[in-house]
Amino acid sequence: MPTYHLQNLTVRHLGASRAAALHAISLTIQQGEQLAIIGPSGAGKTTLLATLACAHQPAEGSFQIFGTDPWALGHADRHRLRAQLFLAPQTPPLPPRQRVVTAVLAARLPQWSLWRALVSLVKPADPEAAWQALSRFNLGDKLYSRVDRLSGGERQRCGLARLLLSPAKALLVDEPLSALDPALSELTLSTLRDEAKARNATLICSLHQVDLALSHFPRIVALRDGRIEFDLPRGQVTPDMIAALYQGEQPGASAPPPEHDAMAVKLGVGACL
Ligand SMILES: Nc1ncnc2c1ncn2[C@@H]1O[C@H](COP(=O)(O)OP(=O)(O)OP(=O)(O)O)[C@@H](O)[C@H]1O
Repeated sequence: MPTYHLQNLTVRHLGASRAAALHAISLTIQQGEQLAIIGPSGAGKTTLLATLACAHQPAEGSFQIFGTDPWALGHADRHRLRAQLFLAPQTPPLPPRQRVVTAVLAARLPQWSLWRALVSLVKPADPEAAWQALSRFNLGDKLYSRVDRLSGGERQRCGLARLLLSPAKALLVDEPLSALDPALSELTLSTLRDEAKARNATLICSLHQVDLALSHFPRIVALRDGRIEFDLPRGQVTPDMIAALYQGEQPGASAPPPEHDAMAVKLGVGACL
């Protein structure tokens, strides 16, 4: 049974316009598959991941997770289904004054009794597990740091360490590399892929770095203007397809950071503003 089966799915955001952010999306994703979602800014990548995490109710079309329509379930059953899905947003919502160890262990809250969860707020229940998860993202030394003292990239990896501790069967990761340098980007994608493979979880990851999407993921789903432009094995994706996808945009690449002088000029311009 596939993890996801979507047919002609249309999703609208709440708001005055109610314009569709996703139009007639059809996708079947098997358990254990690893795929990247690419596309220009505003294409609908975040909306698709949030829909797959049951955060948006589709307006039209058919939607099944593990063979079940989540929106036909009652609230409690849908909540149980959501516990099998883990959405790692681009900016993880971590309580600012919390210590990293507590924030990471929060991934286990759905499995814990209320009493155990409360005790863990005072005395973390399994700091070793949190440390191991953080270490896989090169962040073990921040175990007892406060979340609001982390850099953007460290916060992002802290959110991903949470994912390692969740028991989810579908891992939905939104632009995990936006605050990371090239070496950490490689480490992060390899860690996510190894983890998904080890537990046969489905991994769906949105990326602006097209080169990393192609080098790490066997299947590429390209979105533009809320529609699927192509859905292909990476070997069939051509440079012309990528150029057409990002026509009028600058495709993301894991380019090295600018030279020191160029950076100084940019900082200078920023300071004037
Ligand atoms: N909360 C919201 N309310 C109304 N419209 C929204 C909302 N969030 C996103 N949109 C719109 O939905 C469309 C898809 O946005 P989405 O964030 O899914 O794109 P994206 O591909 O993830 O973009 P980016 O790469 O810039 O993160 C855009 O037109 C956006 O303006």
